[in-house]
Amino acid sequence: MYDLRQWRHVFKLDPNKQLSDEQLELVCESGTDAVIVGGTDGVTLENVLDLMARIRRFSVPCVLEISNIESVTPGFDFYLIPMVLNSRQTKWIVDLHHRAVKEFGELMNWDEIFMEGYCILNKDCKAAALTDANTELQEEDIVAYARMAEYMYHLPVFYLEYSGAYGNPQTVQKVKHVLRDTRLFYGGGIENEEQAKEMAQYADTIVIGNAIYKDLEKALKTVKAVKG
Ligand SMILES: CC(C)=CCC/C(C)=C/CC/C(C)=C/CC/C(C)=C/CC/C(C)=C/CC/C(C)=C/CC/C(C)=C/COP(=O)(O)OP(=O)(O)O
Ligand SMILES: O=P(O)(O)OC[C@@H](O)CO
Ligand SMILES: [Mg+2]
Repeated sequence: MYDLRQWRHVFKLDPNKQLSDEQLELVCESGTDAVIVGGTDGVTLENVLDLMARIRRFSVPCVLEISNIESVTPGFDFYLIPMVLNSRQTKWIVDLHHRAVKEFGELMNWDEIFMEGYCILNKDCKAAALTDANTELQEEDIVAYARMAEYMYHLPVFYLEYSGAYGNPQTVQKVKHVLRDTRLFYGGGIENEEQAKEMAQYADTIVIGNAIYKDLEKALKTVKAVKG
């Protein structure tokens, strides 16, 4: 599905992790709405190109979530660019973006680029450590970031990121309640149908990452749980 506003379920594949051709086929043909290529560490041009070429054998939309400028390549259906709203360092909010646009602005097709306002909530995940995210947030802080994402910055996506840990469904519900046009992505710790269903009650889109590598059979069942 080429309109991210319609996404209910996506798989996120990490170019730094291994999947056999058979496993990749099951992911791409699962009925998920899109496959995102992205990760925090070990993402290189080489492993991104390799994964993109392998996913391209299937008709599923293939999207790059940019984690570093060195691994950006043409050939994806579109590009997601994270900005970490709760980072303590401007580097992860605007500085890297400024540097990249200064260098590539002329080449960029803005119709295929979508910004994601990340709020990283699992203090133990790699993305939190890398971006020096302030994860000591009350619910009202998270809700304020969501409102900022929509009403101050007009971001297409607000991303509640619990990478590696299952988050609090009530928080997801509260955040959804204050959003209107901005889509709510939830990612973190979804491993089975029940969890997928629970988070998909509130989030517009659920993102499944690590479960693909942990127990693929269970991960694949999350598609049907959400999309029927
Ligand atoms: C040539 C061509 C086609 C050009 C296209 C033009 C284009 C799109 C140019 C890009 C311009 C631009 C503005 C780029 C942005 C530059 C950049 C590096 C921004 C910073 C992004 C950022 C904040 C990264 C921080 C890390 C992060 C939030 C990553 C997202 C993925 C994530 C959270 C993964 C979860 O962690 P995971 O790796 O899964 O953890 P485990 O391994 O433990 O599971
Ligand atoms: O890997 P998991 O914990 O499923 O999280 C998915 C995604 O939000 C990671 O960026
Ligand atoms: Mg991961």
